[in-house]
Amino acid sequence: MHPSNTIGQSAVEFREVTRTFGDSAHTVTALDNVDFAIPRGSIFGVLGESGAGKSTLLRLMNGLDHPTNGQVLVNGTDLASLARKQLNQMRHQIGVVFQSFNLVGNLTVEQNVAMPLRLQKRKDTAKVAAMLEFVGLGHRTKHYPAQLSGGEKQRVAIARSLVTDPLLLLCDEPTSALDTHTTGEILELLRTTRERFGTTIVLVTHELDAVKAICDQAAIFEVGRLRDIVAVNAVQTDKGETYLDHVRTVLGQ
Ligand SMILES: Nc1ncnc2c1ncn2[C@@H]1O[C@H](COP(=O)(O)OP(=O)(O)OP(=O)(O)O)[C@@H](O)[C@H]1O
Repeated sequence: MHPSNTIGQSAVEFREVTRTFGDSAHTVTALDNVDFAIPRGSIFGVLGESGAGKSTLLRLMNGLDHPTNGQVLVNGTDLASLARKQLNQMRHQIGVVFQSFNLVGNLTVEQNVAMPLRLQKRKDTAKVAAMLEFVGLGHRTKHYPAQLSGGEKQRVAIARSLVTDPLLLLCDEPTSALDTHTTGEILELLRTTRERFGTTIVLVTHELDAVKAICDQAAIFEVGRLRDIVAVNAVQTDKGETYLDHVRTVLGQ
């Protein structure tokens, strides 16, 4: 599946989004007039060096922050137009996976996975068990995070992010703390997640190999600007010195 980057049926749309910080004396432009769409059901990479605006982009997609100008639409809804309760409901449809796993140390694996349901005052033991089976940890339900490897912790975090059936899964450097073999396993799990549940996945990473392994497309950011959106695995045509050229080359553009 290699969807084109067209507006319409998009999981996420950035419409001329600018996000600045600071005051008139000293303004930092974290995102500068960014305009793109993430097709539903795609695995979409976001690449950029430190300071490119990746974290800001994720916070806008997650409704934790709003643009200074422009709109961020998730599933066709402008997040800034939502009242707090509606925004919370929308955020329940957005899963997040972090580099550092962010598990609760004094809760068991199954209690960690049940956490998003508890926050919605729901209980669904069968769903928790099914998600742990899905990530291959059906035999670790009573363990605590400290008893798990890094890859297992990330599997728990992925199960936790999926337990509420999110339409959108935001992954913030999900494999950066893992070795190469484990990275491959986690990327494979993300690919299976898309296949099984149709989840749109956004993969923010500095690891080009990760993008090449599972993404359909990748957006390349440089100091707040969207420089290009490349289709991954396209034929290599270019070589060069700059970061943008380097990304294009490794991804086969
Ligand atoms: N709350 C804030 N206040 C002031 N400046 C900010 C704030 N958040 C981000 N910035 C600035 O916006 C720019 C983009 O930051 P952002 O964290 O989005 O980049 P990034 O690509 O995620 O970087 P990294 O890979 O280092 O996390 C940077 O110059 C940063 O200093």
